[in-house]
Amino acid sequence: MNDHPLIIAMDVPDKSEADALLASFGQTPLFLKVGMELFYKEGPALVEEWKAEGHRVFLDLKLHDIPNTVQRAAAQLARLQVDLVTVHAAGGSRMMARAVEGLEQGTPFGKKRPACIAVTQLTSTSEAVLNEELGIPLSMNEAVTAYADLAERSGQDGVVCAAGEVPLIKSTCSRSFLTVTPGIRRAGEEAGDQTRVVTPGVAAELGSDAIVVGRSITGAIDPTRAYEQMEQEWRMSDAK
Ligand SMILES: O=c1ccn([C@@H]2O[C@H](COP(=O)(O)O)[C@@H](O)[C@H]2O)c(=O)[nH]1
Repeated sequence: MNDHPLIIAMDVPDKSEADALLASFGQTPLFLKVGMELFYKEGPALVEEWKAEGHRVFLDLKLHDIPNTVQRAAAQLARLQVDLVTVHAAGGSRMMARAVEGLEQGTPFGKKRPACIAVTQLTSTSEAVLNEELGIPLSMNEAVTAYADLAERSGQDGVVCAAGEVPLIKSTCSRSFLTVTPGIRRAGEEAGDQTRVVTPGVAAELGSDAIVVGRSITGAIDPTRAYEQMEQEWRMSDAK
């Protein structure tokens, strides 16, 4: 993840839409995020196909269950040879540690295990929801930093957070601890269901290791142009 990728969230209903979108980007290997919508429809075959074509795959299933179940599920994901997977930090330290154990068990001999990153607080969650609905009586910065610290102590390779929280996490956790940031929008664009959003340029200035962009690209009239523009903004402001 040293190359600071822009990861495209392929939030489309099926393989035919995903393939059409991919075809518009040309032949370059990309970093593609497969989330629940596409995975529940197409299953492992699509992931294997994209890996065989040379794409990197972020399989974003946000595991959150008892430690034994998460460990066994993580082993299955590692068998797919994906690059990045997610768990919810709210599952606790034992669950997160067992996720990494499962990934190690499932990784084929001689291959690199998928990186495991923990969702701190969803970028759709506001501080009001954190306090009033989730019952966490902390500021968003405090909650996200506490989860990131727990995730690092539980053997995670990094976290999912909003870009605004990256400087705090980098000062609390080790510098190499990954920060992967969704909640990315172009200037003036609707945030939709996201509440903690920034532009690609601001995410770069704040030190994000990778940005995740979905609807700004997949919902654009010209997805290729949207991808290229956002990638350029992300690279140009790259202060790392
Ligand atoms: O906290 C989180 C964790 C994951 N996501 C995922 O990222 C993309 C963002 O999509 P946009 O269309 O760019 O809003 C989506 O697949 C989410 O599942 C997140 O947004 N926040």
